[in-house]
Amino acid sequence: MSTPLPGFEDFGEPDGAKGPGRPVVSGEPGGPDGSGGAGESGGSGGLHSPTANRSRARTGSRQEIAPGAVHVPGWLTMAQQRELVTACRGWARGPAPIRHTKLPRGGVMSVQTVCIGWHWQPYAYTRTADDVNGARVPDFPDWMVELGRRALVEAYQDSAAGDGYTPDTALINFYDGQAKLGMHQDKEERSGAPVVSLSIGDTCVFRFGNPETRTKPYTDIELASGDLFVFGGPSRFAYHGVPKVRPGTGDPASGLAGGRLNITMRVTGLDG
Ligand SMILES: O=C(O)CCC(=O)C(=O)O
Ligand SMILES: [Fe+2]
Repeated sequence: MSTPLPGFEDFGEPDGAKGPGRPVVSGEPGGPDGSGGAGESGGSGGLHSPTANRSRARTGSRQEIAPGAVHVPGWLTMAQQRELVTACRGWARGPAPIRHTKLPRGGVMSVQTVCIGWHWQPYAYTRTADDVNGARVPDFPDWMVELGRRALVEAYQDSAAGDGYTPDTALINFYDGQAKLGMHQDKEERSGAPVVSLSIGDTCVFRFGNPETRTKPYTDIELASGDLFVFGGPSRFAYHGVPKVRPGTGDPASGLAGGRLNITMRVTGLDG
């Protein structure tokens, strides 16, 4: 099955940017697009710049939502957001294309998902996308490991917080204006390492609860384009969900003309 599912074409592509061979936003050797060209990422706020996220305008409003769960508004630069969108578009095309995940009881998720490193399907990780087309998922890139480490340093305001953190999977979710994600735990991982979440495009309401129940107490916050959210420690297995996306709130300068992109990096704790 390799036919793109309905909605894939709407993965926020600006008009006129569709189709293979269009120019990528930026690139450098080993970069997210693998194109090897010179680009804006080099030292000017791109994904490879270890200093890119220092002194961000909105990071002053960093907030602990629950113990170990931290929201850092505006952490990603616009250049980083564009690079991530470019990388995610590439992964969304395949080898296992982005799709609406089928649930065991016959339902279909409104969110579209593509994975790197390991493929997630309810409720297991595999190296091949067995519920899509059987293709092996792309490797988890080193630059994203580095980004994950920097995210932990920022969220926990601790220069050692990223030491030893080696995420090996990311779920890349695309939400159109109607998509929602019900309250759930990220619990297929056999590791208590934090989850690093990055949001691009339309703002959403993100509901962050507690590890015991999918109901109250929970806190609703807004995740906007460029925001970082980390949940680890006592909040690692807290229930969370996305009850609402606010269409039209994103800035097309992010590279997403519409919809919301969310990337969650995780440590699976799996071998092989
Ligand atoms: O889209 C989000 O902000 C959260 C995504 C999420 O919870 C998940 O992929 O498990
Ligand atoms: Fe989740």
